[in-house]
Amino acid sequence: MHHLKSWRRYVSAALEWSSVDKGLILLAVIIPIFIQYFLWSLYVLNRADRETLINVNMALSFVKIEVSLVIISLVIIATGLYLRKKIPNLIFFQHIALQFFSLSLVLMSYSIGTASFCAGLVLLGAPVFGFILLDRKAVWWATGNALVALIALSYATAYDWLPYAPVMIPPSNHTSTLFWMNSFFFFAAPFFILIIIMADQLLVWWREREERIRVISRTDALTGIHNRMSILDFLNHEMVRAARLNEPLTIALLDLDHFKKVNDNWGHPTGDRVLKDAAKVFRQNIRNCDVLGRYGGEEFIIILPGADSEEGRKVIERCRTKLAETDILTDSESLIQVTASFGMVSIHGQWVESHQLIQIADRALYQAKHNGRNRIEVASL
Ligand SMILES: Nc1nc2c(ncn2[C@@H]2O[C@H](COP(=O)(O)OP(=O)(O)OP(=O)(O)O)[C@@H](O)[C@H]2O)c(=O)[nH]1
Repeated sequence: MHHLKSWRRYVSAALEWSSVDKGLILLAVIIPIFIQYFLWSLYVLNRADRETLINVNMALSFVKIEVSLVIISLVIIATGLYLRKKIPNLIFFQHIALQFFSLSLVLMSYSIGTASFCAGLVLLGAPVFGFILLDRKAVWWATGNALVALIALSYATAYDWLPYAPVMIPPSNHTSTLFWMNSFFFFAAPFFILIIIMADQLLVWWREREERIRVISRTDALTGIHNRMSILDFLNHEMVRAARLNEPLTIALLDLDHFKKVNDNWGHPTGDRVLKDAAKVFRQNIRNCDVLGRYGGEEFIIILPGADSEEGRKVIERCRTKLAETDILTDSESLIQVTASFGMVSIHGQWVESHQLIQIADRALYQAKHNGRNRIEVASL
């Protein structure tokens, strides 16, 4: 499992690679395919019945082509290794690597038949994979060119301008049919396995990343609780639910008292610690189904679904007293206490918009500040 995860991280890290490095991956993929074809040619050329399976002269020509393609790949790789230091984001290199990749695959497909299962697999698999990993424009160009080349070759063979599957002798008996079927599977298998595994791993990683981004976009970076957007979403959701089920709902808007002084006296890092510790105290003194969010700088919202005014007040009172009792360590190692003022409002059966409910709570909060701070004021609708 651990291996799989680190492998996945390695694969998906390729998404962040530079343009030249991505081009180099393509060459790293195509060279084993050439070698595979080369080994297959050696094998079949050494078979006693080779005359019944392949067109030997053509096969030898294609081996020469393969060797030339490997040499060209090595030249492109050398260029890539040079460019990756100088101009790592050169898209043009990806264009070259992709054109070479797709056109050499078309050539190899042609040798054993353009209308084959292998050609179809490559034509479908390679662009899908390419779009995830590589520059879109370069993939469109390479796919377009490969498609045009493949169609042109197919029609050229159909009109007898070129031989169809020049390396292949059409199977005429059981042995040759089996040989060609096995050969097709042999050519298709690595590509198929690579594409399936890479696509699966990339999608898993993608989903994980999406989930991480979703959580980050809804979390307040400092305190780790819901941020403003998330808490407002919750409030809307809970208000609709409370209205539908005819349940009570209580919210409290709270603001730390004289927080500016904390910053001024002890510094911003201590101010940040106070915010974090206050969030922790509130979190520990509400139920699991209650929601706490940071509404603004030193302003928080607590949503208590299902709680009426009396019950809500008990919970909020507990938050208030626990915060006031909490010792918070400053940067100069002394202990301080902070308090907060709360504006609370409950609904049960009435319908108001969420921003109106917040406004009502805010007025009560203002009242709490006005009446001496470190207290709760309850607003009525
Ligand atoms: N350390 C820190 N301070 C913040 C953060 N967000 C807002 N503040 C500070 O919070 C302070 C809020 O001050 P005021 O709105 O004047 O209120 P107060 O000093 O708490 O006074 P009252 O609300 O009237 O009790 C400002 O000094 C802001 O700079 C934060 O993320 N970290």
